[in-house]
Amino acid sequence: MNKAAILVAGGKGTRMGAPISKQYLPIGGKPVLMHTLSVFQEVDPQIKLILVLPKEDFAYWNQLCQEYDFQIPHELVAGGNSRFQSVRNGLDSMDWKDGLVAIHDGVRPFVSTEVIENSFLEAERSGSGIAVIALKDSIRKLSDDGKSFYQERQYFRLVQTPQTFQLAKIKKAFEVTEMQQFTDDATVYEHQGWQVSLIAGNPENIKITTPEDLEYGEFLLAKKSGR
Ligand SMILES: Nc1ccn([C@@H]2O[C@H](COP(=O)(O)OP(=O)(O)OP(=O)(O)O)[C@@H](O)[C@H]2O)c(=O)n1
Ligand SMILES: C[C@](O)(CO)[C@H](O)COP(=O)(O)O
Repeated sequence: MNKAAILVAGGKGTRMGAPISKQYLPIGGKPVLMHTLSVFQEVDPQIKLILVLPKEDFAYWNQLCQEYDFQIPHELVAGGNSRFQSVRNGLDSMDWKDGLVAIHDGVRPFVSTEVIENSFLEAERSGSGIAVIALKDSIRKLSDDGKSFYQERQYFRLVQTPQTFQLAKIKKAFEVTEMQQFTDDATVYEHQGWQVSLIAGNPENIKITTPEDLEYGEFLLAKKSGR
């Protein structure tokens, strides 16, 4: 079955507060996005890689690829004004009739190869494979009047990416008008009335968001490379 990955990196990284967008910042001396593309290639060099970037960053990215002699083949697609729009642009760029597509945040460079493989397997079997992890802390629900309430944490999961789908179904799901509840791709799929299937994510698969995440990322990379 044909496999593709859409790596969304069309955001501005405002919470990072850095002079350049977080997807280009170095971890272990190499831009975040190059780590992410490398993990997918490691899983299977046949996976078609689609990288969604702000259009105005294309020249900068090409320059980085030259500077780092980055050779992994990938296609560039222009991002949109929201994550939803960026994913949709990635999907619209694909003319395949069927196959599987993993949608992944470009700023999650520490996803494991096992999680990617399992998400493809589950999507092939059931339509979708969404990476999630269990909570370690207790959680409380807040009400508008300032109260808080106990929640049974065994019924909750933290949602990561990849979120992998049968292409025809996720393309159909993204024909919908964008809604506020679409904070990820699973909610767009589910809006069609289809049940999503969860798979175990990996705890290191953090979304690089704030400066502390870069420090933790350096630690994770050193651990991964046995330093
Ligand atoms: N218009 C957008 C907004 C976000 N993303 C991508 O979606 C992923 C998750 O979003 P987030 O971590 O919120 O990234 P930013 O929007 O860049 O961060 P911030 O909210 O701090 O500006 C990132 O890989 C980001 O680049 C995207 O492709 N297009
Ligand atoms: C898709 C996501 O990473 C799943 O946890 C998350 O919803 C992205 O949220 P953000 O608001 O774009 O950071």
